[in-house]
Amino acid sequence: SHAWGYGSNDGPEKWAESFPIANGPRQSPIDIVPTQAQNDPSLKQLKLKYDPATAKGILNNGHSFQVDFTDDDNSSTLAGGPVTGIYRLRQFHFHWGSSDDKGSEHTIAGTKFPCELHLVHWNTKYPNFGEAASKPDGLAVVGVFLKIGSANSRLQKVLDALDDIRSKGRQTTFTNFDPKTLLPASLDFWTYEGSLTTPPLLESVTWIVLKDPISVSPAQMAKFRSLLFTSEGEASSCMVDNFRPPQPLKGRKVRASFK
Ligand SMILES: COc1cccc(N2C=Cc3cc(S(N)(=O)=O)sc3S2(=O)=O)c1
Ligand SMILES: [Zn+2]
Repeated sequence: SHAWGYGSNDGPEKWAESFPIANGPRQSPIDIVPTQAQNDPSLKQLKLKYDPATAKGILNNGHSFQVDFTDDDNSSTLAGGPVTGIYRLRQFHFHWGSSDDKGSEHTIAGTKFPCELHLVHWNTKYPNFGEAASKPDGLAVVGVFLKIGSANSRLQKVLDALDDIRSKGRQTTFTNFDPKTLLPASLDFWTYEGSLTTPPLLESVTWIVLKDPISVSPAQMAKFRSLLFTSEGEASSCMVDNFRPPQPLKGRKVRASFK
């Protein structure tokens, strides 16, 4: 079976055994080196339009937790930036560490953040998410770093739902939430062609990593770490360190939307 995780026996160093694309030419995440990113004036402004009514539910999938959105129309979309056409929001989720010195997947000149938010969108030129997920221009994921600071009241609404989804497979309704409230003031970004950062590691993602972080408090980080990788009835394993380390750039260019 393709059972994978983040432990020593099933973690990122072992994924290539079941998912050989793990050693592919456009894997994610990467270390972003700002001084080596090229400003590209042709990059358009990022256009994010989210309708809170499209928020549907929140799920512990055993690797992270995700907030799922209804994606049967263009109510919540991404356009502009490095992409052509319209991409629909499918879900957002996070990656985090067991301590505040690690947790993000992308790093900035080697700096790790305690947490990273991913907003997953799919290209509406394809009939559905599943089809899009296997195409080179099928997905666009916006990455946002979380930095230790004051408590983030918008994030708290998501964290308050975690008590109901502590174990793998648990889900509950989660509606009337605007993911735009989780974004920093500036939408300046770096962009590069990459992949899903977990199996199936499909090389179908245009990555859009925001330069500015949002804040998270130590108590809020503890809330992330209260989740479990395991199902009810199994021996409990805390959901922490669910991040893949940076992967080789293999000649890719990282572009910046800002000077
Ligand atoms: C048919 O392809 C499918 C079908 C169902 C779900 C997924 N996914 C799996 C992993 C994964 C990892 C993401 S990350 N960390 O790079 O943002 S986004 C994402 S997913 O697209 O939800 C792919
Ligand atoms: Zn992710």
